[in-house]
Amino acid sequence: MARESESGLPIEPVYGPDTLAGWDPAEKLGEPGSYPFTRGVYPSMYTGRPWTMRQYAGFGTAVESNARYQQLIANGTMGLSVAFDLPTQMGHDSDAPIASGEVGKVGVAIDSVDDMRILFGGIPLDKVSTSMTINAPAALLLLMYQLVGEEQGVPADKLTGTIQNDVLKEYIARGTYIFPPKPSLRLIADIFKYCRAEIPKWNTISISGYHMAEAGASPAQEIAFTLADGIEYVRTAVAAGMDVDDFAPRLSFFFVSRTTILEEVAKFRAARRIWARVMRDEFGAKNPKSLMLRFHTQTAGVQLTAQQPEVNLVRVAVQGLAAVLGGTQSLHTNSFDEAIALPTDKSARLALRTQQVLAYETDVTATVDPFAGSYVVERMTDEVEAAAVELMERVEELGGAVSAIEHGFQKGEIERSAYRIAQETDSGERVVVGVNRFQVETEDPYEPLRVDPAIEAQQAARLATLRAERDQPAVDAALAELKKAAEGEANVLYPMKDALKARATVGEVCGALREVWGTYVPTDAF
Ligand SMILES: C[C@H](C(=O)O)C(=O)SCCNC(=O)CCNC(=O)[C@H](O)C(C)(C)COP(=O)(O)OP(=O)(O)OC[C@H]1O[C@@H](n2cnc3c(N)ncnc32)[C@H](O)[C@@H]1OP(=O)(O)O
Repeated sequence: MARESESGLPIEPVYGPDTLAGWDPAEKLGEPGSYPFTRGVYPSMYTGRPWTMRQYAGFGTAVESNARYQQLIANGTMGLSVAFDLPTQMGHDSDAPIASGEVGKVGVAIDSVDDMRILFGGIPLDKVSTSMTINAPAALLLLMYQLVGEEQGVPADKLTGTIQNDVLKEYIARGTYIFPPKPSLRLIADIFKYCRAEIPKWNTISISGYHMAEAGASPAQEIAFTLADGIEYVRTAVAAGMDVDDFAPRLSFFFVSRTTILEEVAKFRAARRIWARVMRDEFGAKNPKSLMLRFHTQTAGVQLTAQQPEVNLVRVAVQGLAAVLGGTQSLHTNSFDEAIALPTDKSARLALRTQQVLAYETDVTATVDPFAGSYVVERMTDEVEAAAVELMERVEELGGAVSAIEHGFQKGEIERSAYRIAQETDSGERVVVGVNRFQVETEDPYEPLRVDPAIEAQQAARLATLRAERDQPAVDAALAELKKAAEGEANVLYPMKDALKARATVGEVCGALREVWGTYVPTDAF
């Protein structure tokens, strides 16, 4: 009997040569590193260079987070990935009343360039690539990174990294939006233009399906809604006067990796194929780099369990393997204790070691796209692709990603899928080891890492000093210039950089933009 995949597609007990009757490898696969990039974006893939091991980290103040980055680098991490706390992500200072209780909790607290300097102290910015999970205030954090680079004597064209900068999925699944869609998209176009001119090696956006998957999206939904968001960003930049090949090579993506290896590999391959086709046929991109879907992967946090947490080590290894077999460019493997608390030093190291085992002790990196030609994986790649394309067409029928968001379409579809998963788990039809089967009577005690609540007062004191020391008229003038640009059509990043250099805070800069652009109120709010 056929089993259902996570996308609700049938998985037959046996596949054979008939499965691929009429299937044309030249059309469906091509060569690795060539259109339609099913087999991966680089001809040599991991035989030429391993993926970037990039562990997402950050908590407390810049001092604690810097220590964690130094430790990850010493342990062999290949790129940094910064987690910011919620006040920073929402554009508030640590001393704002709304920030109370959240400072430094889910990431590092950054209020000004003074904090950013500490965060990257002793880390040469021309030697490391840095991802920053920041969305509505992405421009601010990017500019502060550039300012720290300048202080280190690193020219902007040597900086490499990624800002998440994907506001559309914030409306759909993640929630850290500030401004309404129209000014948010204008800001994103300003970022694309600024990076093209000033920081050409920067990946300007990480168009993310991860959070939709965490909210319950199926693999087909995850790639469909993410690629539909990607299409909206491309349309925005083209409408803002950019040539598609001037910005598309620096678009990047971010997906989840679940324990269902076969379907995940199919999903990654299908996503590459759809994106290459859309960019070539719909947008007329000519540069092969514009057609390449490059992506980061994080193992599925939602599949981790608080019960018998060591079992998560096994899940993460399986999920990481799926990402590697699917050709990821960059990978974060979760720590086994992440369902409970922030990772400890030891659990963060074990997570990185999991990637190192995959890279250096297995043979899956010895050959490109090992599943190519597999009856089941090729069939699933076609089927996930078809299911995703159908969903993308429904988004188009609703007028594109923003309009579909306003209709509540993506959220509604994801919620239906989440409900199905919850029902299957409750009924025991979906086995979750240690939760609805194979439980133990008593769980081992576990001492989680906790963030010191005193850091909120420390950050507030730092802000008071900063406000007392800085040249306030210069800050006021720079913020006024920023508002003028936001009201008109000039690129806001140039006056924003001046304001941040004058030590304006994250809350002040975002506050100035809020005054001009307003804030987003979701259509389904009550
Ligand atoms: C859940 C949580 C939350 O909600 O808070 C989150 O969001 S965490 C979210 C965390 N997000 C992230 O960490 C996102 C990370 N994203 C990225 O790092 C990027 O966007 C990425 C996916 C494009 C990966 O970039 P990367 O620099 O690591 O890797 P690349 O693939 O670009 O490789 C680096 C350079 O090596 C070259 N290169 C790589 N492999 C090969 C190969 N086999 N042959 C030849 N060249 C190669 C590339 O062309 C590139 O150079 P050149 O550039 O010169 O071509």
